[in-house]
Amino acid sequence: MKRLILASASPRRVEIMSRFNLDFDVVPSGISESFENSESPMASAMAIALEKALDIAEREADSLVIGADTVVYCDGMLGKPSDREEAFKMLQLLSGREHIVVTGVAMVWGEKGQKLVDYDVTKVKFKELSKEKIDKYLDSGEYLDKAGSYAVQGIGEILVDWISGSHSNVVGLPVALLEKMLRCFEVELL
Ligand SMILES: Cc1cn([C@H]2C[C@H](O)[C@@H](COP(=O)(O)OP(=O)(O)OP(=O)(O)O)O2)c(=O)[nH]c1=O
Repeated sequence: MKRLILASASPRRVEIMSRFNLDFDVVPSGISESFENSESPMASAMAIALEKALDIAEREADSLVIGADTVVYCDGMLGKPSDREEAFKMLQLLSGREHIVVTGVAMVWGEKGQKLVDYDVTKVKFKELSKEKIDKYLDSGEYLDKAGSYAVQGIGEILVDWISGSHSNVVGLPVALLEKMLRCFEVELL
C-alpha cells in the first residue's frame, strides 16, 4: 500500500483516522482559511481542502495526501473565532436556528497526478440559548479553534437540539465520504 499522509494539525481529524486500521503520517500544512464571500461554503471548503493537500503533496510526491476543511454556514461563512467576543456573536447567531456544517475533503496523489475533491453536508439545529448559557459555554474554552465556535463532540452537544447527517463531518472528517474517496485509490478503511 502507498504511504498515506493526513495534511492536518486537527487532533479531531487524527483521532477519526486513527479509528481504522490504517498506517498514516500526520504532516500539517501551513495553509490557513480565507473565505471569498462570493463562494458557496461547499466551493470554499473544497478549495481550501485541496490547497492543504497540494501544499504537502508538492513535497511528498510518492504519497496519497488527504486534506480537509470545515466551515459552518449561517447567513454567511463562520470559521474559527479570533476571540471570545467573536465566538459570542457566532453562538448568538446560531441560537434557535438551523445551520449547515460543510467539510471538504481532498486527496492528491502527486506521483500519478491524481486529484479527488468532494464534500459532505450536515444540518445542525441549535436550542434557544440565553446570554448566560452562551457565557457559561465560553468559560469552558472549548470554542477556541473550532469553526462556528462550538464542538459537538464535547460540552457543545448541550447547545444542540438535533443533527441530521454525518456526526464525524461536523467534527472535521466525514467517515463515509473518506471511505468512498479512499476506495478510488484502492485503500479500504476496514
Ligand atoms: C463545528 C465543529 C468544528 N470543529 C472543528 C473541526 C476543525 O478541526 C475545526 C475547523 O477548522 P479547519 O480549518 O477545518 O481545520 P484545522 O485548522 O483545525 O486543522 P487543519 O487546517 O490543520 O486541517 O473546527 C469541531 O471539532 N467540532 C465541531 O462541532
